[in-house]
Amino acid sequence: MSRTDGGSRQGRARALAKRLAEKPLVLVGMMGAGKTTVGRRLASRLGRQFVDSDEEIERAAQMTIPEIFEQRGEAEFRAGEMRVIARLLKETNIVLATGGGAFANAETRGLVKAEALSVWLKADVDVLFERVSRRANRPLLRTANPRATLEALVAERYPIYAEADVTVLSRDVPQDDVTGDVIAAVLAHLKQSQDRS
Ligand SMILES: Nc1ncnc2c1ncn2[C@@H]1O[C@H](COP(=O)(O)OP(=O)(O)O)[C@@H](O)[C@H]1O
Ligand SMILES: O=C(O)C1=C[C@@H](OP(=O)(O)O)[C@@H](O)[C@H](O)C1
Ligand SMILES: [Mg+2]
Repeated sequence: MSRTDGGSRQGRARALAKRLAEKPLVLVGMMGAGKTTVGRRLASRLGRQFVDSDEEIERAAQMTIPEIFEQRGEAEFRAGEMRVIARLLKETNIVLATGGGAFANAETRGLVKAEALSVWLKADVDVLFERVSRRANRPLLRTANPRATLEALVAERYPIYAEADVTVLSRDVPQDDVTGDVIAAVLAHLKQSQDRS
């Protein structure tokens, strides 16, 4: 990468960090969209703390996500997810990667919309399926036909994810490029909203 590229890349990250001011940045979207991995890179580029609601839930419960689903059920997981996200959103200088079902939950979505700037990392089913197939850590996909389950969740959730402030395509390119796309898209969104006001 040339020095100019590096400079403008850093410049954009700095400009965004400044414009975001006191708002948490929250990533939403399907399992495999890259919320956790891109979120971590994003936080580092913006000089923010990275938090992941799944990691926080696992830490608080002293159990893995599959264990929580097995032993306590999805409803209890969702209630815990909402409480954890409400707590995490009290911190403003963060990038928060949510679990895929968080924004689909009306109460949690309400919290995110009220307190944060939300980014939907959107990806094709083929891309999602390839990525989630690498690990067996997603209890909702432990079905006879995980691809069909993923497709059904996509159909159900995409209209809801579309309520996020910004949508970014999580393309099949290096994660750093997707991270750059998020920075550019959020910056454009903030500039637009400022121009309108
Ligand atoms: N742009 C990308 N290109 C290739 N693989 C990716 C990309 N983004 C994420 N991944 C991979 O996809 C998998 C799921 O990513 P993850 O960040 O856990 O998604 P999420 O948190 O949205 O479920 C991980 O193995 C990650 O390394
Ligand atoms: O889509 C979902 O309902 C879920 C997504 C997972 O997080 P990722 O989206 O980070 O995989 C995790 O919260 C749990 O397995 C449920
Ligand atoms: Mg994740």
